[in-house]
Amino acid sequence: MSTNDTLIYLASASPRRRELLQQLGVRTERIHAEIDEAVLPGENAVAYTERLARDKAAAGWHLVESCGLPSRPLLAADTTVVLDGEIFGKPADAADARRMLEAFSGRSHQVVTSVAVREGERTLLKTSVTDVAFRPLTALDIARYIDTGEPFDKAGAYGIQGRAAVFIERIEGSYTGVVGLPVFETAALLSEFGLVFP
Ligand SMILES: Cc1cn([C@H]2C[C@H](O)[C@@H](COP(=O)(O)OP(=O)(O)OP(=O)(O)O)O2)c(=O)[nH]c1=O
Repeated sequence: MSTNDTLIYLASASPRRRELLQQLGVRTERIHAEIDEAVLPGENAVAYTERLARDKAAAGWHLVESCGLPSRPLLAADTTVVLDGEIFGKPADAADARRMLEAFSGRSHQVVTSVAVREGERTLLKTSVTDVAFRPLTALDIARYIDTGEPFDKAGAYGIQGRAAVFIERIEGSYTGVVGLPVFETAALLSEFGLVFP
């Protein structure tokens, strides 16, 4: 199956994920999958992110089956940020965004993205962990960045692909993983379901 004519289900509202799949030549049909995103007691960032990606894929697959849609691979993903063992999701408001960006200032944190691909009862999962080093941020840097509105739909209250790029000295790992879908791991997973890359 060449990716040129490949259609998969995408159980994600993230425009970044759709665009990164397009970059791989994969077309997507959006499936709405709502899940409970509460962190379980004692759950670490990787376990949490993997569970959410798997749950999103399961919820999406349930919808595919209950609507009688044709069988094809379904992809779901989850991204979280972790620093000193604390999991940072999307900021609740501007004060929460400020708290997160202050915590990242002048330090490195990790961005964890898990991708789950499911078809029928078969689910495969991969996780990428990337170190992101922020330069020290002033209160004015943070205030001006929050004013752009970029933080609010993003884990850790920033987008490396947007204006927060100027805060980031270096990364070690997967750039596309930080954006929300690590393309290397994603292609490897989809290959297991018969898609061919490039
Ligand atoms: C750290 C970082 C996160 N993000 C985004 C990726 C994800 O879309 C978002 C994390 O939220 P997620 O809950 O992983 O995803 P989502 O709510 O956007 O979409 P869905 O659950 O429907 O799949 O943060 C960036 O775009 N750039 C970044 O640099």
